[in-house]
Amino acid sequence: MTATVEATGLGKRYGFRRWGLRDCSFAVPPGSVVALVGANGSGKSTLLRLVAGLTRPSEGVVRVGGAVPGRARDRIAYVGQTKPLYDGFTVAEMVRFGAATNPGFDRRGTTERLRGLGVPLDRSVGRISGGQRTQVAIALALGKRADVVLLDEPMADLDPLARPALLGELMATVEERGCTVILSSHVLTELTDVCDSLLLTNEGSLQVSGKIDDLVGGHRLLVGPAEVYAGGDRVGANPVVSARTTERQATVLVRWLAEPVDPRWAVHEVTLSDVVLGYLRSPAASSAPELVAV
Ligand SMILES: Nc1ncnc2c1ncn2[C@@H]1O[C@H](COP(=O)(O)OP(=O)(O)OP(=O)(O)O)[C@@H](O)[C@H]1O
Repeated sequence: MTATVEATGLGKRYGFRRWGLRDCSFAVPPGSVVALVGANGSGKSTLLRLVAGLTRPSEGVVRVGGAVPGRARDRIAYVGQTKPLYDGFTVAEMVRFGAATNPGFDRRGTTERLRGLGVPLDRSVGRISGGQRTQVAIALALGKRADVVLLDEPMADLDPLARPALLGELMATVEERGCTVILSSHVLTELTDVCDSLLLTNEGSLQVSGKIDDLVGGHRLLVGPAEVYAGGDRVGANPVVSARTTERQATVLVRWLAEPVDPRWAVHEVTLSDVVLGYLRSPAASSAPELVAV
């Protein structure tokens, strides 16, 4: 069975005043592969830890398959930025440990996967490389056969060949099991091919959420001579997300509603990177209401 991940008004406060995340609401349907992006310190890890049940919300609620994460532990696999491995165990012992502590664990598949990746099964975890530790942690998470897989910057220390291989593996896992994957990353280009949905955190808020196709199709870059844009929150009917101007030229990311009346604007389709960078530059900009539900 697969699970929806649903958050309503979710927030986490650290200490008395510092909010790591506030007022975060979204619903991720089963079988989604979600890219979680945002600047450093914007709340991505906090969000993943809340969904994983590793930290409790200070406000609001998150549910995985209708249950609070603490009651859905068997259904959730999480790999954080620090990998939860025992340095004194060999890789093979770590796999055995995973099998012993998780009902339904795919021991054979996990072992085969690590062997295929060239990870030395008989070496202690404390003596393998950082990238290999990541491979072990991810293999253990996938071996758990969880409904929801949460990966916090899984590709950060993987080499250029291992990164697409991991993404391919995630896609195959999703197709085979219909599980939901939420992965945070700073490398947007790698996410475009595998992720169908986006969550974007900015300064502790969820600024954008939606299907990537809708987000890309729902925005345009308008480029025109500098004098055609005097500032303002719309170009024609189109709400401005962010704008950059030089002495000669204005480049404006807009939510796309209609062709601008002024013919000096050239209209360009956008990439996911254009959309993400545009919102990151403008924390106050909101995405269209119709784009909010993932
Ligand atoms: N344990 C903690 N105690 C106090 N503040 C924290 C703690 N964890 C995170 N924060 C703060 O909460 C905010 C969000 O942090 P978080 O780690 O969720 O960001 P992030 O988007 O994952 O960042 P990065 O991309 O750098 O990993 C930051 O301001 C951070 O300093």
